[in-house]
Amino acid sequence: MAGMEIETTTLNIVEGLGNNGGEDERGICLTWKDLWVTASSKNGGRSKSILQGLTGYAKTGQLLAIMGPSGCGKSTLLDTLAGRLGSNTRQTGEILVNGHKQALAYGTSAYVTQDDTLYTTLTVREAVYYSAQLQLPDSMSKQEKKERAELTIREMGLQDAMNTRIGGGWGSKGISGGQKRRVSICIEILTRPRLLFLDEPTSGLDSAASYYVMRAIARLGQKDGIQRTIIASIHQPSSEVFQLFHNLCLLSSGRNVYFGPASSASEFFASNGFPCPTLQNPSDHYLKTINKDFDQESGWSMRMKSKGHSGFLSQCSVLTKRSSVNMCRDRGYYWLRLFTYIVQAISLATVFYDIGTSYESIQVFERERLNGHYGVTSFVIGNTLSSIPYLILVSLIPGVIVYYPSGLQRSLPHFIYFFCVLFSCLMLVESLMMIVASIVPNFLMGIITGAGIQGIMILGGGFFRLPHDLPRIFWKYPMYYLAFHRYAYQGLFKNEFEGLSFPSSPSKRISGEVILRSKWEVDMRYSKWVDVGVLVGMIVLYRVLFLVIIKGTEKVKPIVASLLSMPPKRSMQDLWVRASSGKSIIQALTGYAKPGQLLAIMGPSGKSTLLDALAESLMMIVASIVPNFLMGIITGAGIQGMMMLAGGFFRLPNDLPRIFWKYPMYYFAFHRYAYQGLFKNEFEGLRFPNSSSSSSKRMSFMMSGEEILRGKWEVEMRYSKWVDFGILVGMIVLYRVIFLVIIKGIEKVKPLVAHSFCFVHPKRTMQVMEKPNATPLHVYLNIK
Ligand SMILES: Nc1ncnc2c1ncn2[C@@H]1O[C@H](COP(=O)(O)OP(=O)(O)OP(=O)(O)O)[C@@H](O)[C@H]1O
Repeated sequence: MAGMEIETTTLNIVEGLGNNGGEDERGICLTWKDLWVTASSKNGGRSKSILQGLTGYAKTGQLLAIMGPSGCGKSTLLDTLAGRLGSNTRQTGEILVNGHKQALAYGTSAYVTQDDTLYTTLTVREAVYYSAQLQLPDSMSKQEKKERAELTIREMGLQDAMNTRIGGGWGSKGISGGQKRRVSICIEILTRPRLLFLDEPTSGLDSAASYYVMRAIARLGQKDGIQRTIIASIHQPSSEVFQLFHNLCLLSSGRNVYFGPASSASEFFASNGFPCPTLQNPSDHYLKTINKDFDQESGWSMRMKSKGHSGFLSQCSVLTKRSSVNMCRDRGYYWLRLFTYIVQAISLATVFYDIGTSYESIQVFERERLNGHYGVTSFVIGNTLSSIPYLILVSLIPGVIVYYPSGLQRSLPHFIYFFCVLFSCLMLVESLMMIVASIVPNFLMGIITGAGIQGIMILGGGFFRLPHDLPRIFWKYPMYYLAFHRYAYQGLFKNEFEGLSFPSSPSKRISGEVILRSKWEVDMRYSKWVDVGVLVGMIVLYRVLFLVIIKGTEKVKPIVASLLSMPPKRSMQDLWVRASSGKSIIQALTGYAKPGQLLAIMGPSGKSTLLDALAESLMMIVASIVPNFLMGIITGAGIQGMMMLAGGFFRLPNDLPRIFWKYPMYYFAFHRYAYQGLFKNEFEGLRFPNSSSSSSKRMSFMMSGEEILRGKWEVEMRYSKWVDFGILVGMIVLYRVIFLVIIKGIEKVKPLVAHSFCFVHPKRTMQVMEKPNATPLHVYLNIK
């Protein structure tokens, strides 16, 4: 039925709301008139009208449902009425609260978003109770707040789940989706708001759960002598849910198709020649009638998918192309990495001046693979080929930046070797992360596991402890041989030292090879090209391992499931639930960021060490600025990397270049205070033999720990280790205050930016008129 026309129709569907706009002492009546919302396009092109001349009302104690096909503007209407429009949009028209132009006072309205940003580790009771403590005024006693929390939980029918953890985090099931929606609603209605906005409260729920959630919402309209006005956008309600609506606002392409009592919609459609067939869900009929998205298709007859697959080679080619497009367009995939590597390369090049890794693709892959779209082998080949150009770029540009200024061997063959090692290492890190991603259940765990494995490999690579000093069990055998870092270090050392000689005393010179063998314990039995060869072999091995794991998991899963006589897990993609990560904590915080609640994050971090707390505070600041989780981690790691370089450990404080690195970075980097505090803690009060003296004189050449700290490590000894500790604590406070200021700043600046945006009102393409001196709603429709 899509694509039909509804003739120009006059709707006179308004119940008289009186001149005061329906003022009600006990509740809120919201009316809106000729509401237009336009969004500016990013590249300065024409702005797009999302809502076009909407007029309507929401009455006290009633439930208004906003319905319409996907993308018709339901959420935008809800956001407009709630005053939450994004900064690139502009609205015109009138919104009246009880007949007056006024802003909604704090606590009068609440907005339940589509996402349930809840702390998964808390029980339902805890989540609601903590929120009650945060939101309810101090004039209420703790007991009253607790009672309010419990009452609200009961109101939403959650009494049986009160002591169940919300769950849904790392492998814990917790309460159902419908119950989560109700917990989110509970949290928002604790303050007893008289106006409640709900954006698709039933999204993702089955019809029974949708009914119970909507029934609980509808009952809130008149409960405990409070009259609430409820406005909810909803996708596809069942007939039972539809019967709960008092009024219906039916939108199509941002325009009102119908506004009025839900019970009269059927008559309206029938009178326009589209009667609802008996036994059909009315909302299905309305949506089908007004949906224009599928006009092009000949009467819903979509062509069936062909049963055969595309061939292996075309799969590889398509996957390579698609992966390349994705990598190119996703700012966080390689471009941000390239940027941070460039920053780090510049940092390394300046600090050491002249001193002589994809996860999302795996998630998409898991879904498509389980749907049988293509083979694992083609995915691995496609991914490998498409990543090569980007990794070349990511290793080449930062490579050049760091290589030449730091005064390494300047010949081109040496640089090419340096680049080969860098490229292989990036490829290996990416391959390792793919293996990790195929095993661990979510993104955050993946990053932590991947970083942990790499940390162990770095320690076992023979750089931090020389190969002969590594403990034999585990670290030497097998880690030293498994860690790709070993081959990278040794190859690079050979590249740099081989063929050169260095002065060992005024009269003697010593060859680079001897230094490598005796000082760095480098394996000199094979050439540096063998090291690169091993790295390349490892890349192939890692990718094959990934392939085997995915294929193995596919085979083993059903066997294990049948052995355990359980139905097989639905899919790996189910495991890829949104990580209950630092970032989502920030979202939860900003999700219901009210002034009192924001202060809550100032409390103790719950982490055991001071440095964790500092790193966490830093990540909170980063998370409040950058737009997504991956970018957050990369940016945070980049900033920390720079701080570590400037902390006086990798280069001694007096050797740091004065501009930027010494002033101000050395003073800003919390790592400096951590290093120095720990050094003082270890060395102060002890005496050490001076190793340069002969054994007979050793006693007379004892050095104090303080002397070593001052002379060798250039540690600032004018104040105690406790001052270092105090500075670290002060920095935690400072970081958290900065986070607070940023969040508050963003809240304040956003609406200002939105209002001062200069828009041109788009040409009105539709005839929207108001009858003079008539009741508030007369909508003339002309939908083509
Ligand atoms: N800030 C914005 N800038 C640009 N376009 C926007 C903006 N907000 C919404 N839109 C566009 O306006 C249209 C309506 O979006 P909206 O989210 O309101 O639809 P919806 O009916 O809620 O859709 P769904 O049911 O699929 O969630 C969409 O085409 C969307 O892309």
